[in-house]
Amino acid sequence: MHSITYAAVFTLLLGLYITRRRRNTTSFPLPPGPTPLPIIGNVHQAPKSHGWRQYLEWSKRYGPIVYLNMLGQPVIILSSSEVTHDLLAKRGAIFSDRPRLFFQKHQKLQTLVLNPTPVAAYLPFQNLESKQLLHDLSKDAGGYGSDVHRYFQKTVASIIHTLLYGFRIKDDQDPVLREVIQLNEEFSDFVQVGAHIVDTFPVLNNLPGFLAPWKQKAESHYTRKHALRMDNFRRGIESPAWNISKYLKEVVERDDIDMPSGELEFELGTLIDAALDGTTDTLIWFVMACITQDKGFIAKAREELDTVVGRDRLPTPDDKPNLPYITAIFEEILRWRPIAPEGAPHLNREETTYNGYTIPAKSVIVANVWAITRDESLFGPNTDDFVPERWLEDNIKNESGGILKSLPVPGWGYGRRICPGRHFAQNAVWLIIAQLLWAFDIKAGRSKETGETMPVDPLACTYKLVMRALPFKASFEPRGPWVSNIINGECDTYGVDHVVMLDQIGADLGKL
Ligand code: HEM
Repeated sequence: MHSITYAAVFTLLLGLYITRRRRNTTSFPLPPGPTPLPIIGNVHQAPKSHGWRQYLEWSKRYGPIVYLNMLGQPVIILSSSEVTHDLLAKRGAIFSDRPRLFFQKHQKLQTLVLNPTPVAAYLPFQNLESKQLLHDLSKDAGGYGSDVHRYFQKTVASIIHTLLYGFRIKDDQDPVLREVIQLNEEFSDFVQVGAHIVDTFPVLNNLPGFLAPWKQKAESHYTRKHALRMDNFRRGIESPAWNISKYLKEVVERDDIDMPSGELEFELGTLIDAALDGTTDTLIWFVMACITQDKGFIAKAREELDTVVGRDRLPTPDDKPNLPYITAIFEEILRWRPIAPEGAPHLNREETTYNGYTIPAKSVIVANVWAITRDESLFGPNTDDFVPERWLEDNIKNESGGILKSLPVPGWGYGRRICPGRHFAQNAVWLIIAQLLWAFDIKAGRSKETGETMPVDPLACTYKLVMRALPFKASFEPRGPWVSNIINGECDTYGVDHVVMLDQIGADLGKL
């Protein structure tokens, strides 16, 4: 960084330090946390990567509410389901702001297309793409296996681009998909708490561009994002098929919603970005669980599938009520590897008190989802292990074999900011894992040179907005000839007219 910037930052730090010292006069203390140094606070102790692991340690030492001072910026880490729910959900009105992210009125439009009733209409198309995934994997990812990330990314991307804009993504090198992926990577870097000094000191945004390199980066990011979103939206509007772009444009015009041109395009792009990574990475963690955590859960899932579905057809969404063990696997994936182990940062509008502590206004609030999902008092013993049974009531069986427990699911976030795409994602991920378990033996890939199984580390992951498994190879071998018959017979879906399917979705939504 330029020395003038250092000088500006130092002066600001000093000012903020003095102001904050003066301001902290309330009767309740701040929550406990690691001992800060003057001026820089806890910056020197802040983890450089995989923060949730350190946050878990702090929660064990200091309790469920931990306070950090990051160069004057208060950061509150919440590490139990109860306190996180109390603050982010029950007091959602003051705890749902987010640093420099997202908009509020868009929630109304999101509800129209993402609530359980509309998302049920998308199931036939999600089923089509799930079948195509089976076809792609059986063609390319058997034997020694293949890096599976790209297959799942393409499947999820195709589901959301078709529904939002009317076009399928048939190739993982599709330029639209490549650009979304690249932009998502960049965005993920931007929004790391503390990644840019301007997050801590928004006043630095007033510096001229040559002293503020983040500005140029952000502008170029925005320009590319804008171009992609405008172009996708145009394709949606010009498409012959029903799609969510057309539908929401009509709603905005019909209901006279105050949404300047460009905002709807941006909103739809936000859905694409949010949907792609979360859904893809959850599916990849499922594959990881199959490869590294199988102590019998796959056999149990097969038993359920063979009893309920049989071998003459694929599982469908209608089977869900009769496949509780598959649902337990789905819940366990979100718990075992929540894609946002530090949640997404929230910001509280006003100072408040909770359990005898002061939570200063404008604190960055981190839901320590990793610690919550490891809580043995909620989820039973050995929370680092993948155990779908923890979601099923002991000894209580209905005709379909089990009853699901109602346990907290922090993997979707909290309060007003809870993931609006969760019903959409639940349907898609559930169906894909049911069909994958029905169809394939899922194993670690093997080296082509030695034939040896390649080691896969279930903890190796990236540290960004989304927790992503490092690339690994997996092999998908059909379980038997009955699987290959069905995949060859009905899973090459590119001959299906998706325009007809989309128009049917439009007609179904019209009846609501
Ligand atoms: C398994 C898949 C998914 C997971 C695990 C997931 C998880 C999350 C999480 C943890 C958040 C942050 C919540 C918070 O701030 O407390 C979030 C936000 C969001 N998600 Fe998802 N998500 C998934 C799929 C989707 C899908 C399919 C869509 C859209 C179709 C979507 C749309 C969004 C949006 C728009 C937000 C931002 C909400 C806001 O800030 O107001 N997500 N998601």
